[in-house]
Amino acid sequence: MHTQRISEMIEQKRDLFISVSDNIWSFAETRFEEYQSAELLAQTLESEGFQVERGVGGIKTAFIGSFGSGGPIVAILGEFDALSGMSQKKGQAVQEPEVPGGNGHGCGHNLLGTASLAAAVAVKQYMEENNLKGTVRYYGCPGEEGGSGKAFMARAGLFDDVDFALCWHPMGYNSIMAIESLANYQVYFKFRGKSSHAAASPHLGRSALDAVELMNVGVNYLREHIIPEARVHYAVTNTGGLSPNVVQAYAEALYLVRAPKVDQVQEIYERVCKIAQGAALMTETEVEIVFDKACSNVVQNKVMEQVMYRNFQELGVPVHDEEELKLAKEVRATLTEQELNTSEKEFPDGPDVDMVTWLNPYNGETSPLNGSTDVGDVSWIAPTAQCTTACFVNGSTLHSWQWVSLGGTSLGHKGMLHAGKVLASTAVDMLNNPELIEQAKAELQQRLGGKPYKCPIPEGVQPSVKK
Ligand SMILES: Nc1ccc(C(=O)N[C@@H](CCC(=O)O)C(=O)O)cc1
Repeated sequence: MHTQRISEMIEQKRDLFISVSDNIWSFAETRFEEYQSAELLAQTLESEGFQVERGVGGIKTAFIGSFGSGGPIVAILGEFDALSGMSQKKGQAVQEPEVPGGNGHGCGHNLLGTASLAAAVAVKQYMEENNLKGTVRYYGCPGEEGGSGKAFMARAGLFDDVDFALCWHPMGYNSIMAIESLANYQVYFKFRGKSSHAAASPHLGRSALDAVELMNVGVNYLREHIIPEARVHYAVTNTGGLSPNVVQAYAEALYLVRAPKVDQVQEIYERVCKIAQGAALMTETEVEIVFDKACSNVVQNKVMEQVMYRNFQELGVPVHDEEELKLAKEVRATLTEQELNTSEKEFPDGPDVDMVTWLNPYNGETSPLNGSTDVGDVSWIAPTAQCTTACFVNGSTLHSWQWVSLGGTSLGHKGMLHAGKVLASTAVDMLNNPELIEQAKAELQQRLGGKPYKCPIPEGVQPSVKK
């Protein structure tokens, strides 16, 4: 049975993978500045016999590790970026930053990137042992958080020859991620006016801050008149300074427009641009619109999800010892009532547990993800499947200090190693059954309805490191 052998391979190298993950946890580098994390993953791939190309797609921290030759080509996607301001000491049930103001792995990408590496290493070993034909590639994908690194990589054509792709995400539960996510555009609106003394000569000034405020008010009215699935958020990234007695000559807002389909995002974005121009007209300022990044919605693939589910069922779920469950209980006790209400149950009236002990049943139904992921762009080019494993306590949320804390402990490591096994087993199953690859590709074509992938990021826009 291939799942058994894959499990052994990953367990044999568990210390290596745990050390890689813990190092990335400590580096905690944010989008497009993940130099140490990317280098550690790249070097580990090289020491495991992969050929590594660094700086792919013109992005310094993007890389591809490759083993084998010819088709089929399987892409295993890894992420490794952290979140700013989320520093937290590991393994404790009290919120306390490790480095005040520092970064932290609030989305578990230290686990994500490392499990994908473990999967790639196991697939390689399995291919060697069984004389399997094909190529396994590890895609080192930087800047998922607010950066859409994979969309830039897709625009550079790096996924064009891939036959199928796999990814996963650490969570508080075990599941097949049968999701459709929201496509999005992230765009700066930069207003320029004229400074002046706010009391002596306000009539000579033109306020860029007024323009930002009026734009936001305008968009808040727009919200009533867009499809309910859409989301428009903004951050005021420059308020024009700290002095109320100076008419603010420069101010800017960063907008994130989301909707189920890229076309819908485009339509709402055009209306947001009109509002920005209206705000500039009202305030006699100039507006510059600077596209930051975008990503596509995920196209699910049931053929691959079924293969992944079968393999996940065979592998079972991560099982925790007493010490781990003690920590899980302490951390879960810090969740709010509302957070606890989002907990998973095995049965509708099942008991409340700190760590889940089951794999959620997969029935092919789609659940919307009220969020976005740049895995979406890959899923338009090659059939893609994803899973989650339980790395964190039941009911805990993404981007929380509890995730940072547990992402550096054996709870996180267990879920990570398990995800590596699921991804590697799924890849091997597909490689062993080329007809499944053909079926998965046919499903993708049918879902796209002949519409080819078009990267939503305009030519010329480069990844930005801004936090
Ligand atoms: N399996 C998941 C993958 C991504 C996310 C997530 O939170 N993504 C960010 C991405 C933001 C972006 O695309 O800029 C978001 O939705 O805000 C959540 C679950």
